[in-house]
Amino acid sequence: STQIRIGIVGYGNLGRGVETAIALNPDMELVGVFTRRAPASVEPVGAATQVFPMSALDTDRDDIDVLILCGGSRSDLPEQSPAQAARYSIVDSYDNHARIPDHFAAVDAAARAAGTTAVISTGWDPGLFSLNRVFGEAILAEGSTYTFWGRGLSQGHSDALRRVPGVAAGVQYTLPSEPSIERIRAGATPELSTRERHTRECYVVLAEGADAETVRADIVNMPDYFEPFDTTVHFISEHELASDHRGMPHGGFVIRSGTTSDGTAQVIEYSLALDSNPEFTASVLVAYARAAARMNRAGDVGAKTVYDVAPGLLSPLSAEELRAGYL
Ligand SMILES: NC(=O)C1=CN([C@@H]2O[C@H](COP(=O)(O)OP(=O)(O)OC[C@H]3O[C@@H](n4cnc5c(N)ncnc54)[C@H](OP(=O)(O)O)[C@@H]3O)[C@@H](O)[C@H]2O)C=CC1
Ligand SMILES: N[C@@H](C[C@H]1CC(C(=O)O)=NO1)C(=O)O
Repeated sequence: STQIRIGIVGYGNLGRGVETAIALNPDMELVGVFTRRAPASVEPVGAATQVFPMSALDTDRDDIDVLILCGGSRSDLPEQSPAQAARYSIVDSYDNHARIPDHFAAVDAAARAAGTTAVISTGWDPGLFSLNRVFGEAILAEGSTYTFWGRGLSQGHSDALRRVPGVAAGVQYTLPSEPSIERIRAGATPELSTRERHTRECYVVLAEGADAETVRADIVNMPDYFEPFDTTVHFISEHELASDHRGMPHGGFVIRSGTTSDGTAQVIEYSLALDSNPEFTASVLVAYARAAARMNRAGDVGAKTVYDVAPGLLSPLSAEELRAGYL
């Protein structure tokens, strides 16, 4: 098959987004969804989408070029990414920034031993915003870089709070500090602590019999995800969650503000405005799955981040077509 054959591991917001994104890419073919739940309990969006148990991946299938891992970064991907990279080329969106080096090492060991290619921590942050932070600092050596997210729904933080014992369901919104953004847009380059850049608001449905104050403490003190931020937790009903918190919009921007000589100001800005965080992130994962398949065919194995992937490999066009039509 000349198409790139994709398996989706984990069928949540991101898994559904990947299923939809694959249908928009004619060079891609969806082999199926692989879930830890009973397949019969998982209702795919696409009528033709097949759902398999994880055990269907245990034999080294030769009908899958890349697995796109759509589990949660808090506790699924640390186990699933190294395990699957031992058999298949993979792409994941692992986004616990503090632990990306550890994740890279674990996946790299598995991928090198198996001769697979594993692009980790892609999406938009980490991912496209990471690339733009590096572009900004590589090009404007003198300057300041800022990243702002939201106001919007962080899937990583929403997944993380859903893993807390006593949480039946919930979502997390990230709010940027508007005063900080105004100062920066006015040309200031303030030193801002993590706490001064964003606050986090959680909306949680408490599980039957759980203690609200214990759940609140477990969330706000969660290392990496919530502890470094001023975080508030609101307890709401299942009905309120279903009616008031359905959308998953998000967005943000990376700005590099610097000078190339005295008084010569230069500003680079990259921004996203997303109706659907999962559908956008899924679209990034699908493009990086194309690159992973090509890199593996070329014998370029091991773990990769977005810094290691040539941008042209993301495009369905050939290098010649890109040279002729896009430079
Ligand atoms: N780098 C980036 O820019 C971004 C990264 N992300 C990452 O994507 C990750 C996944 O996000 P998201 O898809 O929203 O997480 P979900 O909570 O929707 O899904 C996570 C996993 O939970 C399981 N699951 C889903 N629905 C149910 C259910 N109803 N009952 C039981 N289990 C369920 C699925 O596994 P299974 O099918 O095996 O049960 C699924 O893979 C986030 O943790 C985040 O880290 C997200 C956005 C951007
Ligand atoms: N990884 C994030 C994508 C962006 C959003 C974000 C945040 O709101 O803290 N950080 O990075 C997500 O899971 O949505």
